[in-house]
Amino acid sequence: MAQARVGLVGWRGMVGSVLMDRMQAEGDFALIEPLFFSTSNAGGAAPAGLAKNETQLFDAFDLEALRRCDIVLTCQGGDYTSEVFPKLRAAGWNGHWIDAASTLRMKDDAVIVLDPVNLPVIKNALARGGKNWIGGNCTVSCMLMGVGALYKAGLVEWMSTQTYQAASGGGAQHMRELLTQYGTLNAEVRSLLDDPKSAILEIDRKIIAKQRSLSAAETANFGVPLGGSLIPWIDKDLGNGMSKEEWKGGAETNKILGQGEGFGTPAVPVDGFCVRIGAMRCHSQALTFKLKKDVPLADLEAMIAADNAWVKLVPNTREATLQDLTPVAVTGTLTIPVGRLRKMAMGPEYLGAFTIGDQLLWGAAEPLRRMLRLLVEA
Ligand SMILES: NC(=O)C1=CN([C@@H]2O[C@H](COP(=O)(O)OP(=O)(O)OC[C@H]3O[C@@H](n4cnc5c(N)ncnc54)[C@H](OP(=O)(O)O)[C@@H]3O)[C@@H](O)[C@H]2O)C=CC1
Ligand SMILES: N[C@@H](CC(=O)OP(=O)(O)O)C(=O)O
Repeated sequence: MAQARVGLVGWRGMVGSVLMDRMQAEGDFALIEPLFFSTSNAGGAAPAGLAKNETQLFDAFDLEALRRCDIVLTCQGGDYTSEVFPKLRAAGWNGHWIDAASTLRMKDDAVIVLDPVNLPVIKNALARGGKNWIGGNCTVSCMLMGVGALYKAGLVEWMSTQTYQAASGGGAQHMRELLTQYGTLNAEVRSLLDDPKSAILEIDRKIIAKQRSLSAAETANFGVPLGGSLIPWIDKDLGNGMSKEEWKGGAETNKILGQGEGFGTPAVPVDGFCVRIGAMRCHSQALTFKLKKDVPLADLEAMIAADNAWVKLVPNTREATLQDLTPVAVTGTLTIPVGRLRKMAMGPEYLGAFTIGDQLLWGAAEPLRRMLRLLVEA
């Protein structure tokens, strides 16, 4: 498809901005004719330096303008998708829809795209005329970029994941709120911190008192303090003891891999707890695998290291872990470190691992960018 007309919706949001940066870095704009859409500024100027022939912003709800596009790529969010996608298809538009939102992920005619892990699933759907390409849940995508090799090798009997998810998963306002809370807490005890002789339990008492009395405005997004605390619930309550984020772990992992319900093969059980912590934009997770057989640790390490260009095996030492296996080390990079790999006390088929990914890159923007590239280069 030469110079496909690509409608970009949600390009100035947090995920969209990361996507624009990556598209520029990879020279993607040279391959497309971009049409920039807006829900708030139709008729305004499209971003200078990125726009080519179409220099005005189109109304993101204008079906006629959207129908001109061969491909629509949206990071605008689930409400936008729910509102516009069905109307656009009902209007007879047959282009490719690439989407960061979860709305369409589990639909039968949608593929969850993560091409370093599931290129065969994507190619199969393309050959069958597939048109709906949806980015996966950030935690799931980052996890599979790290340890997808074990699934591809058919080695996983089940996996349990305990996540440590960053504030950015909730959106830009959540990141601001976290930092505001940290600032408030620091201000509360600054003079005591400046005095090396002050009593730590006095500092601790003042901090917990402040956390418990944060104003409604200071906890408007998370609902409770996150700075200096954690929240072991992410996304909706499914009413069966599970959070929706935990449900996605099993449902999306299997769908990405092209197995389980709808594929005629058994799903691999994936379950655990999803926890919000006070990191900025990297999701981390501790994984426990029950493997189908005892495989030497060195073989497992080699398999993981060779799986894709972004995975980085971190030696299971204190020094390497502190250096390379933290959100601070990973933020802003496409590197997916996998470390703390060891056989667990339960037996030789039990493998432990820890992995981290930037949830705005591999967790959101990058799979969409790569899907766009697959389409325009097809
Ligand atoms: N946050 C995340 O971690 C992830 C998000 N997603 C999906 O991506 C969607 C978008 O998320 P995210 O990028 O965080 O959302 P944002 O809130 O950052 O952006 C969404 C839209 O809000 C509008 N907007 C209003 N005020 C501003 C402002 N001050 N700066 C920038 N944009 C503004 C823009 O629309 P307009 O230009 O039309 O006014 C923008 O496209 C989510 O709803 C979700 O479906 C997926 C994976 C991870
Ligand atoms: N739920 C994720 C972020 C996200 O947007 O997920 P999803 O794309 O599955 O709605 C988090 O809060 O960390």
